Amino acid sequence: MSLDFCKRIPKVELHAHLNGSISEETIKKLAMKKNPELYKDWRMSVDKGKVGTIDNVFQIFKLIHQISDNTEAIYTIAYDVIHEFSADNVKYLELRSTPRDAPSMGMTKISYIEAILKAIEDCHKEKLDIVVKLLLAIDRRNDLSIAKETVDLAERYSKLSGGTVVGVDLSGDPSVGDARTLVPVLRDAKCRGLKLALHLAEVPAVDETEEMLKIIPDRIGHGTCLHPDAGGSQGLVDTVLQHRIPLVMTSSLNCMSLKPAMSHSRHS
Ligand SMILES: CNc1ncnc2c1ncn2[C@@H]1O[C@H](COP(=O)(O)O)[C@@H](O)[C@H]1O
Repeated sequence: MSLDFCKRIPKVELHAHLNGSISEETIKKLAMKKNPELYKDWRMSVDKGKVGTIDNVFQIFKLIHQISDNTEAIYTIAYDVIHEFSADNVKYLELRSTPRDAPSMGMTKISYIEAILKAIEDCHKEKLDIVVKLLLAIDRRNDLSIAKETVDLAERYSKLSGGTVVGVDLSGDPSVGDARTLVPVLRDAKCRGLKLALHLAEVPAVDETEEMLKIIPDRIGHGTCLHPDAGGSQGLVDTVLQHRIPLVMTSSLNCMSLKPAMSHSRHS
């Protein structure tokens, strides 16, 4: 299958973290405005990441978040990302992003979300041939009150945006925190009619994953370590099959995440 063929066929993109989908061009453009050293640091981290592990990925996000610490940058990123996916012939795109504030830059979680929604709306007005939806992400290191705030925002903006915001994502460095503490908030989100996309079993975490699967999420992010051969269990595989929960994965990252899978042993 040629790259050209892959580009030409119409596609759906269901696993696009906004700050994980930025092209080099956009990073360069934003870093040059803010601090050109950030671009060089990003370039070095990406080159290192090519031979690294999943841990490098989270180092890269820390750098990107320094560049995307203001509402204008968030708008630019969302606008560029949508155009780039559209140019790759993606017809349905689900963006997910963790609302952040940066008081010194005048950015609030609300202005963050509204910047993304404005970019989606502007692309729609340009008649770009792509449908874009948004999930608001909870970082697994967040406490219950932050997670609840995100769910409240998702519900509010689901209504205000006329259905552009479709649900809630749970993501973040899988070697940090315990997602089980967030179960009550995620269950509540589901009761409020929000869709749930949960990153699960990116590293072996049988007990945590068992508990999270009881929520019966609409989608699982990665799930690389569900299988017993990768540190999971047959029970986890059976539950996913029984409820027909789709796995939404990124092939290159999944290869990376299998490397530390054998060394991480949380919650076991
Ligand atoms: C490698 N697999 C992964 N596993 C878990 N979480 C991931 C991820 N890749 C990305 N993120 C989550 O997405 C954020 C960046 O985009 P936003 O700032 O939200 O737009 C990261 O900080 C992390 O929380």
